[in-house]
Amino acid sequence: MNSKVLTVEHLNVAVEDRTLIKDLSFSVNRGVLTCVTGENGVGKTTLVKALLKCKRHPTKQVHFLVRPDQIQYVPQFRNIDDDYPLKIKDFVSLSLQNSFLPWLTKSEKNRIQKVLEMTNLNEIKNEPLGRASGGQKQRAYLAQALVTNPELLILDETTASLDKESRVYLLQVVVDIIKRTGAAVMFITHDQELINRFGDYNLEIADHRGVMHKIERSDA
Ligand SMILES: Nc1ncnc2c1ncn2[C@@H]1O[C@H](COP(=O)(O)OP(=O)(O)OP(=O)(O)O)[C@@H](O)[C@H]1O
Repeated sequence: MNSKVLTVEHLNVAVEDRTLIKDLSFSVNRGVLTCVTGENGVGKTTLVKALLKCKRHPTKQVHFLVRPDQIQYVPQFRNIDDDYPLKIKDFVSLSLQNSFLPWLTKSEKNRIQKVLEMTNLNEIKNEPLGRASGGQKQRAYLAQALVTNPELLILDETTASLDKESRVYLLQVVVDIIKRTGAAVMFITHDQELINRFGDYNLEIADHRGVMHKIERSDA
């Protein structure tokens, strides 16, 4: 199960000629939660953006071992206001809009239903997304990413705006998805409690360097 989905070797990450991270090497395995941590501004999001740029064009430094369409990124911020009218199930299905047919096939509908159940949104799937709570919205973003069956899921501070109970609940959903699907998850976070409780590996960025280490779990 622990086969690699991504290898990074001797990568430098920069913005506008300013080097944020030097000589970074790490790999990401299937079936585990890899946390990406570090102080504000060390370059976590910039790193992920640099990686995603290489998903269709591998370089010597960044090599994905999964297809570009098997990689999903859930960004830190979305503009979903209270009036956003789309039902949760329709929002989740937006990921499939690029498919060949203008309507959903039976297997796509089944897939959406399964993902709504995996993310515990089934009971509110007909509610407008704009009315959902912060935690429910985050689960809808997660569900939208999951519909395409990703092998690698990158979550950028998904839990940052949530209260403690919703943060723990969301991570429980993520860990359950990892167990069921064997996907690899990279999770950018500042939340030490979630890292200790749910993380398998921590890519810690500090002083322009990144070091990966295994996490000793405080709870499972
Ligand atoms: N497009 C850009 N142009 C110029 N500077 C940028 C750009 N994007 C990010 N930066 C700068 O690069 C640095 C790293 O930003 P980044 O968002 O990657 O950090 P981060 O570790 O994800 O921070 P946080 O934990 O606060 O989200 C910051 O100093 C930021 O201001």
